[in-house]
Amino acid sequence: LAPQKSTYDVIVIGAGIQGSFTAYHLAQRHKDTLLLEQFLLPHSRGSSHGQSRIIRSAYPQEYYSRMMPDCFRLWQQLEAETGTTLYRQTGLLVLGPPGEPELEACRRSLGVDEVLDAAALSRRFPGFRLQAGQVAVLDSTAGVLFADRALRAVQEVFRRHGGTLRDGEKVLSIQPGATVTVTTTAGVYKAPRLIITAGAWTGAFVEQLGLRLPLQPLRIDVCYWREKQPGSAGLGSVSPCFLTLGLSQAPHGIYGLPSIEYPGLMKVCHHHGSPTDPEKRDQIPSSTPRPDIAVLSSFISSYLPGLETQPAVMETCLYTNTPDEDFILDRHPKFSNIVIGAGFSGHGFKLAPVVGKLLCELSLGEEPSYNMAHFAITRFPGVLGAAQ
Ligand SMILES: Cc1cc2nc3c(=O)[nH]c(=O)nc-3n(C[C@H](O)[C@H](O)[C@H](O)COP(=O)(O)OP(=O)(O)OC[C@H]3O[C@@H](n4cnc5c(N)ncnc54)[C@H](O)[C@@H]3O)c2cc1C
Ligand SMILES: O=C(O)[C@@H]1CCCC=N1
Repeated sequence: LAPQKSTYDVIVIGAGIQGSFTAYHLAQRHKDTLLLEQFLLPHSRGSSHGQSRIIRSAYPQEYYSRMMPDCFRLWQQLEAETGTTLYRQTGLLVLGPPGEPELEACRRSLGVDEVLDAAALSRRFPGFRLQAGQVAVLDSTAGVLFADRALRAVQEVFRRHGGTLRDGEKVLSIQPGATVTVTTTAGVYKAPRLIITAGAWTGAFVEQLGLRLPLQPLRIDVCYWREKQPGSAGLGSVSPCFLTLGLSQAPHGIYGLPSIEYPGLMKVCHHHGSPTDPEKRDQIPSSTPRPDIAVLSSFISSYLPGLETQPAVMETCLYTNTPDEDFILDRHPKFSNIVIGAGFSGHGFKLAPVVGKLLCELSLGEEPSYNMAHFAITRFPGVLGAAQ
């Protein structure tokens, strides 16, 4: 037997959508890349599983909306490379009170938008109701990404470009240095560059590198609601995605996608959850109150009267939130050959092609394609509190 290869140009830890896109860009640039994943793939223990995610250009923060043309282009490129459909255009409605600062910023982020009042909205999209005085801003280029399929596709192209993906292999420790040594449950690997994209595990994981990142894993209820009249919210009818901004009954926001993955069931979720440890995600007593479900039921009876008000299916996912809900995309403050991508705060999937490109550029010591000020580790005080 040939001895197992142990030296690479770059090692990436975590094969969710962010680590997989990072590895894809590195392999396309002819870097000999090892992508390590603790679980056997595919798995549903992290943040990238499930069949659907929203992609939209409407963003309150212009530093994300500016990335969206590049994201759409790179998603299309991946579709072409794999001959797979990964995106379905459905449009997206941003619902809220007119004048609400984030809603107005979303309007500005769209070159061309359309604003519908309550009457115009229910004429155009009969499933939706607004409260008096509220509006809906239409982002017509938005839609749904087929998430599981996308993750498979990006990993397939990574491998096709010569990348090595080793799943079922958990990283146990990292030894920093000019050459970084990574010890897993199955081997020891070395590379001059390391990228950590370990999702909800990142906070605890980087403590061994003297970093205290303010990352909070949240357990998210992914809820599907039955259409009272089958077919009314599916792709066959005119049914867009939506998200809310500035509603007093749901300050964190609520979002929804048309019935795609399960016929007759529309996905409507609270953009919030309860703090958790990713290793204990499912260990919740059955008596635990579910405030998210109450918020969603009340929203559905007012805004989506064509849906039943108790969820028909519930699944689980994880967010990893930063205090400002902006990502962390940066080099380790002490070990510049270690790059960290984390804190995607429940909105990172659509942006993964650009996140991967930026992490690749940071790792190779290149000038990043976008302004990185909002993603710097040092925006949080005391991160090196436990520095070695
Ligand atoms: C319910 C829900 C809905 C969402 N909706 C949207 C949406 O509509 N639009 C959007 O853009 N975004 C959305 N998001 C956010 C998006 O899905 C996440 O931002 C994204 O999936 C994060 O990817 P990740 O690669 O950082 O994390 P993960 O997918 O969790 O990947 C991290 C990987 O690292 C691995 N790992 C951890 N530790 C180790 C170790 N020691 N050794 C080896 N491997 C390790 C983990 O097993 C995991 O596979 C949503 C998220 C959720 C949960
Ligand atoms: O990122 C997205 O588009 C979704 C919907 C709004 C809340 C979070 N995720």
